[in-house]
Formats: sequence, structure tokens, C-alpha cells
Amino acid sequence: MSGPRPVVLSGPSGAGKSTLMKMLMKDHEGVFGFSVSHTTRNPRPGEEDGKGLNKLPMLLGATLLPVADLDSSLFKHVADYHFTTREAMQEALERGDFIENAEFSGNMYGTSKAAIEDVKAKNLICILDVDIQGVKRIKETDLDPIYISIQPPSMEILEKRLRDRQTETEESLQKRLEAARVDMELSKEPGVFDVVIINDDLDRAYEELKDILNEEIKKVQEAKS
Ligand SMILES: Nc1nc2c(ncn2[C@@H]2O[C@H](COP(=O)(O)OP(=O)(O)O)[C@@H](O)[C@H]2O)c(=O)[nH]1
Ligand SMILES: Nc1ncnc2c1ncn2[C@@H]1O[C@H](COP(=O)(O)OP(=O)(O)O)[C@@H](O)[C@H]1O
Repeated sequence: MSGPRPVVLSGPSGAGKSTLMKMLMKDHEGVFGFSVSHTTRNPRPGEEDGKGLNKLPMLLGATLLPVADLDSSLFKHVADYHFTTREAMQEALERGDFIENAEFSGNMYGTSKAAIEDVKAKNLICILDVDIQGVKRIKETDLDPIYISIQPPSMEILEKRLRDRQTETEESLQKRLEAARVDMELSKEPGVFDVVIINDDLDRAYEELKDILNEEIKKVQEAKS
């Protein structure tokens, strides 16, 4: 049995991926599991670390990382990232512990095999939040996810949302806007994404996302009942 299909959420920084994902996980307890990525960027206030799992070099070799303590049915216990160092991440990469990795806005990001395995083991729909480079890398694997791009209505609105979020320095904001221009172009290429959702009105975008995932959601719910 292969279990439910994973879901890749991609799109520019500030497009609304985390917001939509949090809504999904909150409304569907015990259906989704988040693939907790590794990153070398600093944690933002309020962001949750993958609880001790940033001792990565030793732990990543294991088939199943002890991320089971992150109860995906209770969103508040889901980690945002495993915050780590460039050195530790480089070593783990060399060991082949990641299915994909990318450099984004001056930091390293990557999806470990263990992050995916953890969610798979619980028979949940695995959600991956990755940039466009990650999308291209994942296409070279046998993961076979549903590829969804979340796009902002315009660059102007994206910039406003990112500024209002108050998480970025001016430098990091400019890097994100630059990456967003590239992302917006590439996401228009035919065949890259199964669906592109324009996140103008949040509730409408959320309904669209739920509709796309409805079949997979039902499968997981039926398997549980
Ligand atoms: N390739 C790849 N990209 C990732 C991964 N985790 C996060 N990202 C992407 O990195 C970018 C920056 O993420 P983040 O620093 O959390 O900023 P935010 O998207 O503005 O909240 C976003 O486009 C994410 O989708 C990963 O494991 N692999
Ligand atoms: N449809 C929307 N309308 C207005 N603001 C939004 C909308 N969607 C998201 N936001 C806000 O925009 C900011 C960026 O959203 P976020 O989910 O952090 O994006 P991402 O995860 O793609 O970087 C957040 O402050 C969020 O509250």
C-alpha cells in the first residue's frame, strides 16, 4: 500500500502557503502531516524548532527520526523547521539524508528523507512547503505528489503582505521579491504545477485548495473510520 499522495505547496515567499496550510491542518485533525524541513536561517519569534532534532548529523541516519513526538493532529505541536547550521546540514547532505535541498535568500533549506518517512508511517497526507528549486528536484524522485502553486494577486500585494508580516529585514525582503519574480515566471510553465491558486481572498483560496485535496482527504478519513 502506498498511502495517500503527498502534497507540495510552493509559490513565492509571502504568497500565503503557511497560512493556508495551517487552516487545512486545523480543520482536518489527523489527516495531514507536515514535512518538517531543515534550514540554516534564524528562527523567527514564535517559530517552533523540531525539538532537539537539530542535532541532525547523528540522528538523520536513522530511518525514523523521533519526530513522532510532534503530534500532527494538534497543530500547535507541529514544528516549523529543524533549525540547524550550515556545517551540520552540509554533512547530512553528503551522507545523502535529504531528498532535495536548495539555497534560498542566502540560507540552506532541505527536506530530509526522515521528515517524509515520519508522516508516511502515520498514513497521513504529507505536506511539503518548498521553493521552485525544490519542486524541480522532487520531480526527479518517486514521491509523486500533487503539485500546487500558491500565487499572490500581484507583486505589489506580495510586497505589502511581506512588509506587514514584519519578519524580514529590508535585505531579505528584497531577496524574497527577486526570487518571487522568478517563481511567478516559472510557475506559468505548462506541466510544472497541477494547479495554480491565486491567493487574493483568503477564504476563497482556501476553498479552492480544499476542493483539490478533497479526494485524498476523504481517503484518509475513510481509512480511519
Ligand atoms: N527547496 C526547499 N525549499 C524550502 C524548504 N523549506 C522551505 N522552503 C522554501 O524556502 C522559502 C523561504 O521559506 P521561509 O524562510 O520559511 O520564509 P517564508 O516562506 O517567507 O515564510 C519558501 O519559498 C519555502 O517554500 C525545503 O525543505 N526545501
Ligand atoms: N489572502 C490573504 N489576504 C491578506 N493577507 C494574507 C492573505 N494570505 C496570507 N496573508 C498574510 O500574508 C502574509 C504572508 O503569508 P504566509 O502564509 O506567511 O506566506 P508564505 O508561507 O507563503 O511565506 C502573512 O502575514 C499572512 O497573514
